Amino acid sequence: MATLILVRHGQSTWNAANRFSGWVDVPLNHVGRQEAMQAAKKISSYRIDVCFTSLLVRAIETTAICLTEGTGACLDKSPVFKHDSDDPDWHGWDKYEGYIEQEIPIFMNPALDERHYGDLQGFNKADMAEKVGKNIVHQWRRSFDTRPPGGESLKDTAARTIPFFQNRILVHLKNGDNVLVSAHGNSLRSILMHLDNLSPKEVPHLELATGIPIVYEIDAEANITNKVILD
Ligand SMILES: O=C(O)[C@H](O)COP(=O)(O)O
Repeated sequence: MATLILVRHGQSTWNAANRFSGWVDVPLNHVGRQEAMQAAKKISSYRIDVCFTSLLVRAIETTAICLTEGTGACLDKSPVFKHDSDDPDWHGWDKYEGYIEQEIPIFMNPALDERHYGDLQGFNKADMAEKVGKNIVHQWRRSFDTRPPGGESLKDTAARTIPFFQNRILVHLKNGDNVLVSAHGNSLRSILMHLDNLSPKEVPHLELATGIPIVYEIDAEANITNKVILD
């Protein structure tokens, strides 16, 4: 039995300003750091063995806060940040060769980055809805296969997150390791769509709040036996 915890990063400066972020590396704001601290408390009873995050600082910082601001199971271990590849045979310049008994490796991989929002990045979402219409903006933000101009659809995002989940994360879960994944609204929506078997018609209704952990219990055959949202 293993536990998978998914958490969307805390509120960023551009979440607060209602601007499309995508791959722009905006940081957490004060509210986001508080949300991450609350998430840390909510998951503090779980032993975390390994973490995965994106290359974006809002998710990296959320991971760090989740591991260091809790009260319990992780405090005797050092978090160790490592660049990562989704190739299981990768022998890069930064391969993790640490001591898992005393450390919690945090693998940072671009496969978990937010969906690229293309030409929309930086624009205010409400202004864009006024300009092109609410329905179009909703399609860009929530449909499965519509690409925002110059950017990725959720389907495109899933094409990198799901192989990464299967190749890099699932092996740990099958091994009985508890895994924390801190990532983004849409990179996590694509993973939840896969885990919860949501159809392209259902996924537009899936919304993820910032800083709220979603906990899956997973058996040795990788079947989900329980899911709880710690809101
Ligand atoms: O990239 C962004 O702007 C946010 O992380 C997610 O935005 P969305 O809710 O508009 O998809």
